[in-house]
Amino acid sequence: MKLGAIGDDFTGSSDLGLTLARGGLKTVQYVGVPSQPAAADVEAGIVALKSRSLPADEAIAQSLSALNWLKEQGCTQFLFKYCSTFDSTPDGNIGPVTEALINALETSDPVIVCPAFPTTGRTVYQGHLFVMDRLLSESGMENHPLTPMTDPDLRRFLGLQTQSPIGHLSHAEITAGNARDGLLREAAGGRQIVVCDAIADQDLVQLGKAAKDFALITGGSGIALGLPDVHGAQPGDQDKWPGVKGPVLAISGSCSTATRDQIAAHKVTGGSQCKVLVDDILSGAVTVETTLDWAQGAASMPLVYSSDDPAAVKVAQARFGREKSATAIEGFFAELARGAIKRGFTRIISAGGETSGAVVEAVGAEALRIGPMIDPGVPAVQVEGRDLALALKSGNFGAEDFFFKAAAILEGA
Ligand SMILES: Nc1ncnc2c1ncn2[C@@H]1O[C@H](COP(=O)(O)OP(=O)(O)O)[C@@H](O)[C@H]1O
Ligand SMILES: O=C(O)[C@@H](O)C(=O)COP(=O)(O)O
Repeated sequence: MKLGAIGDDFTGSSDLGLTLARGGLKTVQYVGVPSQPAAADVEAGIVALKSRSLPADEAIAQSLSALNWLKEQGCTQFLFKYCSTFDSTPDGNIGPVTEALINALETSDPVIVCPAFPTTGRTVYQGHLFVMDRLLSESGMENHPLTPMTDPDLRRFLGLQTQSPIGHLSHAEITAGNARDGLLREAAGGRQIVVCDAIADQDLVQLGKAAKDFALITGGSGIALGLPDVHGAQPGDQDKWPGVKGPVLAISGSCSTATRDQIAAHKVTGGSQCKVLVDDILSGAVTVETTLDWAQGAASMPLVYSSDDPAAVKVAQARFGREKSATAIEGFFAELARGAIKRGFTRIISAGGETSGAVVEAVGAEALRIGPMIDPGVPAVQVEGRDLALALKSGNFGAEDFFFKAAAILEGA
């Protein structure tokens, strides 16, 4: 294995898997730290964790354990993948995990911090993160149920999470061909962790080249665009995707704007829907079994969702607590996915990073094979060795027709 990646969530890790696989690296996404060595032909391994919203010390412990396993597989370069909207809080976990990885690798190389993913509208300019034409803090991410993002200045926000000073590499330096020199200058000046501008794919490719022999890179999936080339791979055909036939169930715990639009579109195009409320889950008024009965009898593709607008989410959180609401919903969806598989569902579409993490852990997947792209950042994946296909969608990704399109691609269309 050449490249070892640590993903802080499952959707983000499959997003990264798509970028690496399309770049020609034989890539496998592992669910948690594997207990076995990787197969000999794997060139890029992604250890997907559900560490984004854990207390920082737990996120660090899991990330270091992933790092150790990847080192044992012979990796020479490591990538810490987080969200293109930099989902984190003033306490972490991007800063603390990055610092822990630097210490464990005993590296003094510059470390890129770059969440840019221009294909999906995430760009970094003058150290600030934009989503399309909005600053991060005005993009809807300021209302995220777990990691509300209210500061678009990555240097300032990351500075709250780290002990070390934060550097900056400007877009002007990248386009002038000075990315590597600029990174080395920042590190030599005591700013080893460097927020990098990037507004187009080409900038990300330049950053990948500039960091070709640096031990650690961090970023969104976009930062991996240049890495297959650095590691000697050629973009090529991915393995053929046969798809998995059989019943499909869609689940959504994502309250992001894009997901809520997709839910509306699913309804307009004839999808069957069942909304579950936090109160009903906690009181037992809604159960996994009755929901699955409904799904099996649904006239069209069934979608079970808790997704709601920011005002309704605030009401639920004020009543039950942020953590308790999230845990109740994630637990419900985890059981729903497990129960669905027992009842013969073979395709599961899950919207939301935390939600998908709960679903993937519940279905007992150990490794995921990366299939074709459904929408930018979202591949179809197949659970290794099983007739089970999944689509793990980041809340913010996907076109309006995502749910029906995903169902078709999962079955090989
Ligand atoms: N109606 C709701 N009220 C409160 N919290 C909710 C509600 N619906 C979902 N959540 C929680 O919000 C979080 C959404 O995060 P996530 O699944 O990562 O979606 P996204 O990818 O859009 O960020 C999850 O923890 C989920 O359980
Ligand atoms: O980089 C991204 O935006 C995604 O890969 C990702 O990490 C998404 O996270 P969720 O929105 O929590 O799914």
